[in-house]
Amino acid sequence: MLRKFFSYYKPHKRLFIIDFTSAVVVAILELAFPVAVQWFIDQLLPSGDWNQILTVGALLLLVYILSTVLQFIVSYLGHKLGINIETDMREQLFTHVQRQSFRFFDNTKTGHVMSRVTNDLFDIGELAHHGPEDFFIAIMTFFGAFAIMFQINPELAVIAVIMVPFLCWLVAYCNIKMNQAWKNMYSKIADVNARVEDSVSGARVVQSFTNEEFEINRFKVDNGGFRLAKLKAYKVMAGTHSSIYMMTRLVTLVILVVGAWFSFNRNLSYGEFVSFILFVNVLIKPVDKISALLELYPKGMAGFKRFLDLINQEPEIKNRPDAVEVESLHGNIIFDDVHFKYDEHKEVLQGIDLAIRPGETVAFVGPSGAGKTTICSLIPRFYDVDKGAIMIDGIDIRDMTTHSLRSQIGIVQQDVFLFTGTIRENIAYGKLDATDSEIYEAARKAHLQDFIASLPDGYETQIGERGLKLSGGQKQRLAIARMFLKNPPILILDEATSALDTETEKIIQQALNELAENRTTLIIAHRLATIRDADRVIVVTEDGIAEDGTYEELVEKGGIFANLHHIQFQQIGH
Ligand SMILES: Nc1ncnc2c1ncn2[C@@H]1O[C@H](COP(=O)(O)OP(=O)(O)OP(=O)(O)O)[C@@H](O)[C@H]1O
Repeated sequence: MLRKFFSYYKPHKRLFIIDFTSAVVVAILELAFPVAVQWFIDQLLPSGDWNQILTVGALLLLVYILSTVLQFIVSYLGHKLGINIETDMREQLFTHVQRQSFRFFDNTKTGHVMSRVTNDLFDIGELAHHGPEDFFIAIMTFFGAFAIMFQINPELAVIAVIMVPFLCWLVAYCNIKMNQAWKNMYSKIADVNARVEDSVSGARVVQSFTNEEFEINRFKVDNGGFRLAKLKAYKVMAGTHSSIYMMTRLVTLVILVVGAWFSFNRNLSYGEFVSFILFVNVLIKPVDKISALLELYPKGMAGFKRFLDLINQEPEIKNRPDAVEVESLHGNIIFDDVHFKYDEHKEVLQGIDLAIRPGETVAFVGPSGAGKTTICSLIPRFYDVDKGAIMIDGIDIRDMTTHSLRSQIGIVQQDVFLFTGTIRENIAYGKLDATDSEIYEAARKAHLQDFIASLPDGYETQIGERGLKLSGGQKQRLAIARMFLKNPPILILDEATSALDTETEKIIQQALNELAENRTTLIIAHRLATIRDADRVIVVTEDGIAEDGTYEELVEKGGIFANLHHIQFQQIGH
């Protein structure tokens, strides 16, 4: 896993080398400073040579400037490295998710993918930046400082180092406490987020039930919980900072007193004494860094593992190596003994045989859950059949590239999904490089032009999140316009279940009829009035295809369809 992690540094090798080298130089300068002070006090001060003192002062100033510039490089380029790696991973993840098959989305929670793309990658980016650099620098400064201290005065060096494990223990203990507190806080903020998301997206339901007070009270509970958790985290943080402060001061104090004793009795010069005090700080700093790493490492690595788990999931539907690019299919669709199941429990389709001629309009009817949508989902290869085959124009769809196959099929879903953006952008989704006149033509064919003309911003009107500002009928017509632009030879219409008013329905039906012209069209029908003009009606039940024929034939046959026909037309008073 570590090797895989480091492979993400490869494209940013140059950045890493500059950042790392700068960090090493900063660490060396940090080690050199106490030595310079010692020399300054012991050699330069007694000489009383002001020229030399000023020259050394100027030199030290240059060193400070260099160190400051390098610090900036380390901080900026280090973060740049982390962000670059994070961005690469995020792009890889998004691309990977885009290529996943329907089954992946059936089984994956949106919130989980969201948290992979945001939180996890943030932690990984932090680790990528701080991990190797801080670890190396901490080890280097710690042992470097100890080696120099040991050279100046071995006994005093050992006394200083003996106290470090206590400090490490304290830091580790505080870290555990802090982690618990932060974890608790994150879970509380997740509650608050979930509550806000629910109430905002469900605002219409809340208001229609006049449950605003109820929602506010529920929110108050979550918000209060978050406040307490955050307060606790800050209390732990304050405790941690002050105890670490106390402990480091204690180490300095011990060295101050023992060092004073050494300077009286054991020939420790004033310069060495001062440099020792300075070195204590250099020695302690890495402890802090390593402790921060101890927190960062498991978090980042756990995130990276979740990232790899996702990245390593192979898309279920893949192109065969010799898959062909198909163009302008005629739409001769054949199901040959098709078996399919979503999961092990139940086979949804058992041996479906079906032949649809090019240009035919076929309506699928039958009880809810019988498998009409499933049959239609297999044609664009959203799922692969378990047994049997589906052929279009004599070619097995698994021998076509999914991209070329799907570009030949248009689907108007029951629940139209629109993207946040303008009407123009949403229509153009059917053909990304569509010209203005193509877009206007599509809108006209979908009987949308009058509606668009009545809007102050026309085609540039924002339709709100998922098209919230549009009515059901307008959304449907927008989806139809999209399909006119895509212009596929095969069309799948999942008919809306919710009844539209008669006028709108008539307009939409007219648009759909025009759309279906000269295409092979499959309609998943719920209302029989809309399929009177279909060439064929296929009745799907849990046992497979039960009836197949023209509308009139099936009514005359007196079977399931005839029954459906009588029920529906009795209900609406025919
Ligand atoms: N993504 C899925 N994962 C698991 N099972 C599914 C999935 N989609 C549908 N099913 C199941 O497969 C069966 C057939 O569903 P399908 O949606 O094809 O029926 P339908 O005839 O189109 O129904 P409706 O008329 O209500 O839209 C049902 O039992 C359903 O619960």
